[in-house]
Amino acid sequence: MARVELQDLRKSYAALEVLHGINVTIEDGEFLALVGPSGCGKSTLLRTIAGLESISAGEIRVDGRAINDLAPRDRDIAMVFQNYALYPHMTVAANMGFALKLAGMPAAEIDKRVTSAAAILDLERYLARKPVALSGGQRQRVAMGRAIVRAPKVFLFDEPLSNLDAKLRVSMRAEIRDLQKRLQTTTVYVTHDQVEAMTMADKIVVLNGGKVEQVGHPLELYRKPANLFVATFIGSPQMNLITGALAAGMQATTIGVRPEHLRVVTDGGHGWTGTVASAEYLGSDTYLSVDVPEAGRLQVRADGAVDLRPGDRAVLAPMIEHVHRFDGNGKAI
Ligand SMILES: Nc1ncnc2c1ncn2[C@@H]1O[C@H](COP(=O)(O)OP(=O)(O)OP(=O)(O)O)[C@@H](O)[C@H]1O
Repeated sequence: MARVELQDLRKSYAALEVLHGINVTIEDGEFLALVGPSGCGKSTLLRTIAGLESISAGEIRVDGRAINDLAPRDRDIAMVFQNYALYPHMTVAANMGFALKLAGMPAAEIDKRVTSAAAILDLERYLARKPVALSGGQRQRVAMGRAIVRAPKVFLFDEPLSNLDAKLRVSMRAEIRDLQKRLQTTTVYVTHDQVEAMTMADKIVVLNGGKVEQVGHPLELYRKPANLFVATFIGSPQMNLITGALAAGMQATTIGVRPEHLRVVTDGGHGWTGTVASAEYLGSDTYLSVDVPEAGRLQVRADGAVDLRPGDRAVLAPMIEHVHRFDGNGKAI
């Protein structure tokens, strides 16, 4: 187990700085997700922790000790890649034990660790197979097995599920999450998928353009986004943003209302009046797009019992206690 501290971390490629002073602490045993749009620096940050990239300034500490200048193999950190990077000519067992063999560990000890990791990952039946004879999910588990056998202080995951189909991705999320909780190994997990981050992480770091926008528990980011970027990045469908007179009436430049916080008024009460542009009926919920003249097109997550059709008039009442207010700089008020 380990506590990881990133302090004033900067990274430049030639004259181009891509990480602009990152300050984040990952507590002992914590599962931290790094999210952000493509190109924001997630992979670069992860690779600096692994030691695959040098840093230009700042410090990386594990349990208080600076590791900036240590070679990757001396950091006691194991990384699981998106493309698994399995050796095709080796069996599952050989793939899992390879790093230990390189490190000169006795064969009997390697065997013991591989067997134990295979049991944890439900891979016992596949130990003699080559990667080509495995499913995508099984390959992903072998890649994790390779990290587990090393019993590292820290796990790093770089978009490990992005090559899997949607259904498998959902089940693997839970598997990785359960495994991490069982092993209690400090983990940094990179994804561009905010739902993955929300469902897996103890703590989320939202990165944008090489800077940290916000750090917090998934629900904290959802309920109290610090700015417009986080407000619109976290949550699906996205938060509705409204400017103009409706916002000014609440002393804000922009107000934000999540789709589930717009109530469809059916009892003749007051609200914002608009016309239903489209409707998706999921049974439990109905997703509506409603054109409201003074607010624009609003996304609404209504109860499945609401039966509105395109062209119908809809009255929407925002739940005032859930309305977010932002100033002219996009900062939450
Ligand atoms: N070796 C390199 N030389 C120059 N620029 C680089 C290099 N590697 C990455 N970059 C730049 O650094 C920035 C961050 O890249 P990075 O791969 O960390 O982003 P990311 O958030 O992981 O993106 P994605 O989600 O698309 O993988 C990008 O602007 C990228 O073009």
